[in-house]
Amino acid sequence: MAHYDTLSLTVDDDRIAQLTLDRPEALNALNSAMMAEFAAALVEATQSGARALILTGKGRAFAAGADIAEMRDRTFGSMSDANHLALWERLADLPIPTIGAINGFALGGGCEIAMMCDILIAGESASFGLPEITLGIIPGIGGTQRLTRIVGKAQAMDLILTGRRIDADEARRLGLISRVVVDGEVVEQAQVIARQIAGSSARAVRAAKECVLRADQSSLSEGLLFERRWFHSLFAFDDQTEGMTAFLEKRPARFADA
Ligand SMILES: CCC/C=C/C(=O)SCCNC(=O)CCNC(=O)[C@H](O)C(C)(C)COP(=O)([O-])OP(=O)([O-])OC[C@H]1O[C@@H](n2cnc3c(N)ncnc32)[C@H](O)[C@@H]1OP(=O)([O-])[O-]
Repeated sequence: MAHYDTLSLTVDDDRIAQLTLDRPEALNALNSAMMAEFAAALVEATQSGARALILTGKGRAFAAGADIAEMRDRTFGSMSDANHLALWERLADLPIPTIGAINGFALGGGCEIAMMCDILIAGESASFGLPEITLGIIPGIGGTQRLTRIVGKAQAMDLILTGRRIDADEARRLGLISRVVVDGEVVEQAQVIARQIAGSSARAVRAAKECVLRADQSSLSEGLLFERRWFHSLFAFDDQTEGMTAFLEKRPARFADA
């Protein structure tokens, strides 16, 4: 693995990649160096053949937002000329499943990155929020769009216009995250989920991910057709025969690429 200054990347023998944001002295605030390294690490993780990626933060935060010290003196020109922030979106485009393991604060850009993950689990004392409004700005990496799709207009307006923070239980009730686990076990639980995914048929996992994402981006009829076509396609591969034969023979499936 390459060396990174603002994060670390590991890929274990089960082909689970773990990307850890690593600026704990600034609560993993997202700066330009981290954004560039983040994009490079996603490429490296994908090229390593990883089957799932866990994203977490070192210390007492997942990420407390974009780096305010770095952002303060930016201008419209320096932001828009370089299409600043676009690289973060690469997380949402990753072909393998991504699991956000949220420890502590997930605020501003940190919350926005969390919402790009496919599965989100959080420790009991994690907190979420989009406080950008208190700084005279708004979310810039999908926060208004993703939050509104997840929780609906009224809740999204409440959270974005007040910038208030919510705890893990409220985040689960609203649908932002799927599981709340004991603090200190977040990464371990994410690894359990990742290993389960890595043991499944890679093609079926990819098909399922694409279909779920399509539900957000298409009409119901287009989504249904897309799902049906993917379903048909999976019968072209050995994984389907193996999965069904294993069930009938009462043994665990051995998928070729797992
Ligand atoms: C990307 C697209 C658009 C997104 C925009 C945004 O995300 S806007 C941002 C939206 N996010 C926010 O508005 C949240 C801003 N953060 C907070 O409100 C508080 O830090 C806290 C409530 C998370 C924790 O309070 P606490 O009393 O427990 O801890 P503490 O406050 O003592 O922090 C420890 C150290 O970390 C530092 N640091 C922390 N965050 C940032 C940051 N974003 N930046 C830079 N530095 C940051 C903090 O300065 C301090 O450094 P020092 O002085 O030791 O050199």
